[in-house]
Amino acid sequence: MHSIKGIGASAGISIAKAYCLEEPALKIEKTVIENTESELKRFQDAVNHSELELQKIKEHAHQELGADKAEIFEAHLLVLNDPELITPVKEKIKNESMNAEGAIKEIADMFVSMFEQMENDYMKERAADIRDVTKRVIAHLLCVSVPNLSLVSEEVVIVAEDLTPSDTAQLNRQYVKGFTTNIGGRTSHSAIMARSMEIPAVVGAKVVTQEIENGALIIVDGIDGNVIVNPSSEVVKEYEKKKAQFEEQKAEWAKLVNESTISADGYHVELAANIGTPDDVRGVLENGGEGVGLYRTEFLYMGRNQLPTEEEQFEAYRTVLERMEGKPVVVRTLDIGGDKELPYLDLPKEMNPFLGFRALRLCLEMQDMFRTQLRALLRASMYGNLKIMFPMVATLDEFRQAKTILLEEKEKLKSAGSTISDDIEIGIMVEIPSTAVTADLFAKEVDFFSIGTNDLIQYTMAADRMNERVSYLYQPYSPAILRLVKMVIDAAHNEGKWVGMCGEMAGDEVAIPILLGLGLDEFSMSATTILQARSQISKLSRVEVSNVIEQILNMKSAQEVEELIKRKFLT
Ligand SMILES: C=C(OP(=O)(O)O)C(=O)O
Ligand SMILES: [Mg+2]
Repeated sequence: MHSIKGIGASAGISIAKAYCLEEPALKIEKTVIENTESELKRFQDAVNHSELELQKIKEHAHQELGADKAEIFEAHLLVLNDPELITPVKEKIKNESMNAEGAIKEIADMFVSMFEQMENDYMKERAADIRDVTKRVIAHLLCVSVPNLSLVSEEVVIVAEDLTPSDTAQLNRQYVKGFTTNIGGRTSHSAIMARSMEIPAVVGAKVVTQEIENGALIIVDGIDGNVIVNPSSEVVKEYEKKKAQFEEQKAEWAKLVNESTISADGYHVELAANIGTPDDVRGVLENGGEGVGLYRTEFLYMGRNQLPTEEEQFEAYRTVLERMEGKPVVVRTLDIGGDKELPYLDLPKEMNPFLGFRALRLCLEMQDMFRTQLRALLRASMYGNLKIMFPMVATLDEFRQAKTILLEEKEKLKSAGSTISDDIEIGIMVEIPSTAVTADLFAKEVDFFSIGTNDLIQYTMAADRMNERVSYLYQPYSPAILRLVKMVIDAAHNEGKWVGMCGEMAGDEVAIPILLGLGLDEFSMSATTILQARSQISKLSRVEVSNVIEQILNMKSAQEVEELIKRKFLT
């Protein structure tokens, strides 16, 4: 027996035999061909064949996983028919007499490495889509069959290098009890699919394909991110118990879906969700979200060749507002730059993109683009409870400029006869230390704050949020961060304003008691964490936590804070 550490991507325990998914051996040789016409036809046949297969997988995904997950395959079909991918392949065949498999591999590799270099999860997923689609076409060109997981007919745990979206969509929940992969992270496609299918999964476990043999008994512990190979009967018993406890806990959380979030001593807070697309609203409602605390609008602008039109944006905002049926929806204006690039804006490369021309800074200069987004938002305001939030605000003057532009667009729309809500709250993200320490000044002018700890921590500790080597400095429980959070909450409350948090910290079980004790009004997190957080808060007494806040703020390290919280408030 031995265990392999990975990343828990979907909570739960599964115990079953390993099914090692063999990657099809695609040996690609680049050759010179003589008859380019017949090679072009061979390529087109492989594309057509792949299209038929993808249509079938899409239907299966639609039945098993619902319409929004099936959309991944709509995206794959678009990739398959994308002239930006297909035309250069045909040109290579025609102009360089290259064989079809060589040509598609070369073009796909170029796109994949371009997208993967972008420090951005969304673009990395686009790279995964291209890899998945081209692998299928190449398999057809080489007459190699792509494994079909829908044929699994006994209870197994899948062990694979990685699971592509098409692999996961073919999984049959009746038999596939869990999976583990060498690569991937919490936000990779396979991880997202596992969570929505409620299949326990451990990803990024590096060596599972080398160390696990087909048919071996394994335990996938998606709660703690462990894979246990050939467990003894005692260990199996231990995990069966852990599994039963988890199921019990889940059933308890599920009861809270229509409840409001109230602490043991009767204090109410709001639990909202972070979303990236209108489709994400379904998950928010299924998990009992009381609102959307952060709608990251940049996804509307990414993975395309030009800016989205006002109409396209209006449709997206309206859809979210309507689907949320009057619950609050905080829409953040474009937060591009840093790790999120828009190639079509053609901005010059910067030495320090995280400290550079990004988010509101860029919007205040590229005003046409900004005004288009604001108009779309204002027009959508009649369809629900809209709140508008500006990202990366560093000075009061930036906030005032942005607000002036918003009010100008509102007046213009009104004079042109549009009806715009008069109750739109206008707030800011607090994610730059200068804004946190002068929150008292901002609080007089904004309607609300939402603390963006993902950036606030990186800017306060001067530690890149994506750099593994300095990740030890990325300390949400550091007294430095907690003091800033307290300053922001107190400043807002002194002016009678509400304050939320939409960084990852808001859903962190160690941070939750502290934030409750500090008086945070709204916690915005990934939808799947909401019920767990609601259950946790219902057992906490706000007064009890607030009694130790003074002590916490004077501790010498993040570790001391964590230990105290675990000892006193986590069971
Ligand atoms: C929520 C935040 O925004 P993003 O992660 O999109 O930068 C943050 O900075 O905390
Ligand atoms: Mg941010």
